[in-house]
Amino acid sequence: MAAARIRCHCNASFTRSPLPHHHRNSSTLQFSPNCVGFTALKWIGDGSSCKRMVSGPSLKGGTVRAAWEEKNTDAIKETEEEKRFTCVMKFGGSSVATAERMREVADLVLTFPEESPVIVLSAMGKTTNNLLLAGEKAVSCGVSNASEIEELSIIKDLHLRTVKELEIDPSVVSSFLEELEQLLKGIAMMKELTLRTRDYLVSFGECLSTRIFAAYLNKIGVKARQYDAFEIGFITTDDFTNGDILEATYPAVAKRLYDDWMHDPAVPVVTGFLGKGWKTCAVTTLGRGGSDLTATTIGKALGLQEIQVWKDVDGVLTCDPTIYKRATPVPYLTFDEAAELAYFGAQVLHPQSMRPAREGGIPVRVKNSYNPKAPGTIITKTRDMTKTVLTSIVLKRNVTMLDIASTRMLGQVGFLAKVFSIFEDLEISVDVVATSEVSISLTLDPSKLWSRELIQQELDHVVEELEKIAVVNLAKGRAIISLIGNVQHSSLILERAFHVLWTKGINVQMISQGASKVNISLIVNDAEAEGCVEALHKSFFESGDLSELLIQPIFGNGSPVRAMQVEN
Ligand SMILES: Nc1ncnc2c1ncn2[C@@H]1O[C@H](COP(=O)(O)OP(=O)(O)O)[C@@H](O)[C@H]1O
Ligand SMILES: N[C@@H](CC(=O)OP(=O)(O)O)C(=O)O
Repeated sequence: MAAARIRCHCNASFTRSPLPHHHRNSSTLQFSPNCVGFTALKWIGDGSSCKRMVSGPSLKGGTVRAAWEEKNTDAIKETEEEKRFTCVMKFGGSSVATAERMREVADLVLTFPEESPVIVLSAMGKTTNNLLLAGEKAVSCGVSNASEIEELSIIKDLHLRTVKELEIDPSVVSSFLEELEQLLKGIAMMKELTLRTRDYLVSFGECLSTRIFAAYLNKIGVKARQYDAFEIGFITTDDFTNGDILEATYPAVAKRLYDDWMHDPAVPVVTGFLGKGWKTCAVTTLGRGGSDLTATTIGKALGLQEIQVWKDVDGVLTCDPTIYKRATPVPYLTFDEAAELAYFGAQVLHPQSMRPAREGGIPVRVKNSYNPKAPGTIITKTRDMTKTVLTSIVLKRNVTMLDIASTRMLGQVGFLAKVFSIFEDLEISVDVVATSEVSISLTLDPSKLWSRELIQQELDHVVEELEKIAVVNLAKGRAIISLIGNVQHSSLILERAFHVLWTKGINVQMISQGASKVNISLIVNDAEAEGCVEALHKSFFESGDLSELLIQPIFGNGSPVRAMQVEN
């Protein structure tokens, strides 16, 4: 039994000892809190039958009895043949920013010999931003100046220096860099940068990073094969800059990766962020930070045991560390919490990336490539939320708020429908909504396109349309503070939050608890928002364990009592 490697669905599994440290013996396993089970990585046994250990029934005190899953050896061979890959490992731009970082990432991949990973990479460092800036400059700089665009030089220098330092053949990148320069000249000639061209332009970032990394793996003796996602079945809608993955992607990607492996096994190195429009057949992108979504899509397509996203932080934190540096890692999250957190502005995860993982029931682990020993965050379908009050505080800045009051009297039928159809027609998404009988307050998503703000023209148009049916008040410069946690304890969360904000003299302009069971959103002035996050963080995460304030049933007379009073 000692030979069986076990992947527990909790952070302790990252100790890669044959039996994780919290296992008491081979048949009864002591789990850390929140662990949701385990699966042995390998089948053991020979002859006609094989078995592997999986979670059995829960016992008292965080103990789970191990059960054996048994199969006929031939059946195992077939499934193992198909399941060549165990996990997907996605490395973001910060993880592969330089040659040195690429080396470290390769070492990191090699430290998990029991894994058979699919690698997904983002563009190196700030390459995507530089490509976008270069494209914008090309529009107005004139053809003869296109080669001199500063960001083009930065991109060329970075990639040529990287291949040199990794001692791989420069031809891996040179033809791409020439093509990039030609493209910028073309944009300069046309004096326009359409969304379609923009996507093609930024695709160079991931096409370059993956070619370099695959070449480096081959150089150090790890057989690897580079893939452009748009060539292996990543089919998206034709919404350039914001493509949605279509269902056809899953079987296509699985077939291509398995078929290639069967013919000639090699570690796949896939471009993150990119796809192919189903009608146009042109390169599309999945929205900023879209490589996370590439990784979870591959995880679901191949039915992998785990999806790992490697970042430059110790997992998902209690708030954005660039806003407040005393943020600490959140060890466990559910897909719902992670999705809400990402949607409401935590840059650490792509807003859509949890969907494939949730659908495939595949745990997502967020790890730090600069600090691999840190346990990181594990995101699963469910977790024990009984003691969870608040998990993380998220800030979305630069938000526009609209107060819309019907010009008709009470009870006008179809008012809300009319308001929302205007937003639908103008393709503007709404974040937070609060309604009364005759009025509605809402915030507009500031990141409609490429993280740029909604432009004034669009806002004027929205107001013009709404004023046909309502009195409209538009307020810019607002921020959404989202309190991600257990909404079942909303009274405790709100009591705390409002006490903190009241002490700071801040009035909340709108509040929404909404249908989500994990998010309460507060709208405040943008200028005050960072101070609010800091004060809320201090109160929720740095002044004792809030779960002690939860209403606890007292056994004896059976009546629930408050364990402690909330301090003022
Ligand atoms: N709640 C949060 N937890 C962790 N990081 C966060 C959070 N909110 C925002 N961030 C930011 O997200 C960054 C990591 O995401 P990202 O830049 O997309 O990484 P990568 O490019 O490596 O994929 C962090 O450096 C941090 O500044
Ligand atoms: N390179 C793309 C896609 C991506 O996912 O990047 P990162 O993993 O570095 O956030 C971007 O910058 O948006």
